[in-house]
Amino acid sequence: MDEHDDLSVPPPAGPPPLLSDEQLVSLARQGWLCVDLPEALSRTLKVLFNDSGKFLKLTSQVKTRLYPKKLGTEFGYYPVENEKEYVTFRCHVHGGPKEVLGIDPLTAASTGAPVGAQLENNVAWAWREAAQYLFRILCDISRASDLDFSVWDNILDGTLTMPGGEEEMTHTLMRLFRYFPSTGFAGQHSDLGLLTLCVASGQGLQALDRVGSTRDTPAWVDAPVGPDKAMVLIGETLRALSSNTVNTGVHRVVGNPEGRNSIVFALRHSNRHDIDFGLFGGEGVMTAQELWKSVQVGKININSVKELRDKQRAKYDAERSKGQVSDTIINGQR
Ligand SMILES: O=C(O)CCC(=O)C(=O)O
Ligand SMILES: [Fe+2]
Repeated sequence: MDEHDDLSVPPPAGPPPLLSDEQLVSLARQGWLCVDLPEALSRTLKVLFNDSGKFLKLTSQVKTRLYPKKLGTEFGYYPVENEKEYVTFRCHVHGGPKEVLGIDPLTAASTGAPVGAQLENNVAWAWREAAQYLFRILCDISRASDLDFSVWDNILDGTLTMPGGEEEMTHTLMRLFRYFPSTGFAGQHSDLGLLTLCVASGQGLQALDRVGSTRDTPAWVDAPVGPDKAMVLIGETLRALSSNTVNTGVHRVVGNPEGRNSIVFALRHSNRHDIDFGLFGGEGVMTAQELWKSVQVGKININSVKELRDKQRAKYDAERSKGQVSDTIINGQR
């Protein structure tokens, strides 16, 4: 075999590296990373902030009629009195991707299409671009761990574009938030999925600095603001897949006197295939549903109304006093 044979070996398929080694180490250790977004994604998010602002200014009746609430907090328009309101997209509602996808967000704004269709078109665009961005980070992580990119194939099946309807839906979601001035907040938690991308119009999101915190004094780092910047957070599922070699990004939202809008894209594992931990250097196989249940154990849904959060907290407190739940897991979302 001569040298040329080596060069003829095709490079592994998959996207080119995105993060530097230093960024990757920081993401794995802290569980979060502040990033500058690519221009195309940032342009789409800018239009989506505008759409989201317009949508959220509609009356509650109209918002509920366009996107009725289902599955607790996991689908449609959900107001939390005195705190925030948000709409969660997990699939197309007003016409499938064939009818609305394919118009770039700036063009969509000039079509005069109904609010729902325009909003959904742009959510679908942002979904695809945000998913590609997070996929590149997952590929960086697998590259750094000497794993093949194909480990993500089944886990991401059906998650990288917004599904056409409820029958194709996975747990992956895009959420458009409005936090009310001063009183809008989210309690300390870590997210459930693989990776979350958080982009905001104003300050409020903070991540726990695991390096700078002491046991008694947590140190918080402010997430960047604007459509060209984001905070990427590691969720419980990625931590589980990594056999705890990466940390989750613990975060919270604190009140901002002006209020704030945010766009959150949570990339979560597909529900279409079993999860083989062996592919990730771990052991065992779980059904997608078993994995989903296991990452939720002991979690409080920080986005539900206060009464439900209090009820969940009381239930866990009671279980903990009976020794049924460990202290460490009572600290999170959903
Ligand atoms: O609004 C944000 O920036 C983050 C919200 C959040 O942490 C969540 O919904 O899980
Ligand atoms: Fe979160």
